[in-house]
Amino acid sequence: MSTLTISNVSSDYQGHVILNQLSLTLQQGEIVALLGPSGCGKTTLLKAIAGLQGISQGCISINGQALSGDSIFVASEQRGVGMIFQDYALFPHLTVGENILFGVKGLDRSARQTRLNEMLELVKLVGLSERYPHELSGGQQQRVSIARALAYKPELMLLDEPFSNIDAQVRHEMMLEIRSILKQRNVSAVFVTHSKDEAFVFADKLALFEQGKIVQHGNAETLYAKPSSRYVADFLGTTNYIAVTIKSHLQLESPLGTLTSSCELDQAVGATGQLLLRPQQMVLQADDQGEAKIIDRRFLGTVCHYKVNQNGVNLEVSSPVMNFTPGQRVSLTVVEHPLVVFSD
Ligand SMILES: Nc1ncnc2c1ncn2[C@@H]1O[C@H](COP(=O)(O)OP(=O)(O)OP(=O)(O)O)[C@@H](O)[C@H]1O
Repeated sequence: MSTLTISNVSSDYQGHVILNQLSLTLQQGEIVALLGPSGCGKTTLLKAIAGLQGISQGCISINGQALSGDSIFVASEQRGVGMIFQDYALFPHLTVGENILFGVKGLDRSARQTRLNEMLELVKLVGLSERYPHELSGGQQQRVSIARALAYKPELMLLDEPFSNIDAQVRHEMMLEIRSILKQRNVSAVFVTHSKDEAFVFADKLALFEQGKIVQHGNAETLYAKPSSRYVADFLGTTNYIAVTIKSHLQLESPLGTLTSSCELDQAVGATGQLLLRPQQMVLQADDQGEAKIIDRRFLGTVCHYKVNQNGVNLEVSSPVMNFTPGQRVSLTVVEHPLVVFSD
């Protein structure tokens, strides 16, 4: 059974539609990232799941129990949902231990202590339970907020941009750490972010939002390699598009010559469209007779990004070769892969 089922959910603020007939399911132990630009409705959906925002249509259930829907509204604290916010939202006047046990009810003194010890160990804060939040680093405070959210054993964890205030140096490590805690306890999670890089690291699946709707949902590889639209392709990384005409079920004609796909193309022979090429799907080689010319160069550490022109088409190409210079002639070849074409 899926942990979370969102069916056909709509929500609005004063008649202004924010979530528009949106559906999503989450399996037990799965982490999904709600990804999308600012204002597309990610936080609104998270609040609707948490019971902090009403819905005007559809149904939200956890483990088969309807929580928001037709004449049903289960209060936030009865949903079995843990939340971790961007700003940690710790109580400054309570110690680490008191913060962690804040939502834990119905346990006797010794069971509370056992739960606290278990949580401190899990988030690697043993020995710090008497400290106050202001005596901890940002990363440690975030771990307290995770321990607090996990302490009452939620069915589902909701995380709203929890890493945006964490230093870039420790962010990656922190994401892996929290991910492993969730996985260790088989807790399902919904994670809101506008960063594809965070979504790639933290989540099992991505749900990409566009104006209150999920436009594509699946694992990161599928969304990256087989985006359903240019919007999805652009959101997940640098893109180039070139005008093409389909020649056969595996070949197309382009300003870069005839290109062959390693998978059948969706379009009919004779159709026109835009071919998606990622920067790393092309290879550059020094060639005085080459048809392509280097226009610009950006050093990115392990690779260089070049702006290249061939037959009037500008392309962004990534290369491990660092020493091409603007004005230099090169040959450009497209690495064989399943070509993605968006119909005109
Ligand atoms: N309390 C509110 N009253 C009215 N409109 C609101 C309210 N909260 C959010 N909105 C509007 O709802 C839309 C979606 O907001 P939401 O916070 O869900 O977006 P988001 O995708 O999480 O954005 P961000 O990444 O910037 O947090 C926005 O247009 C926002 O202005």
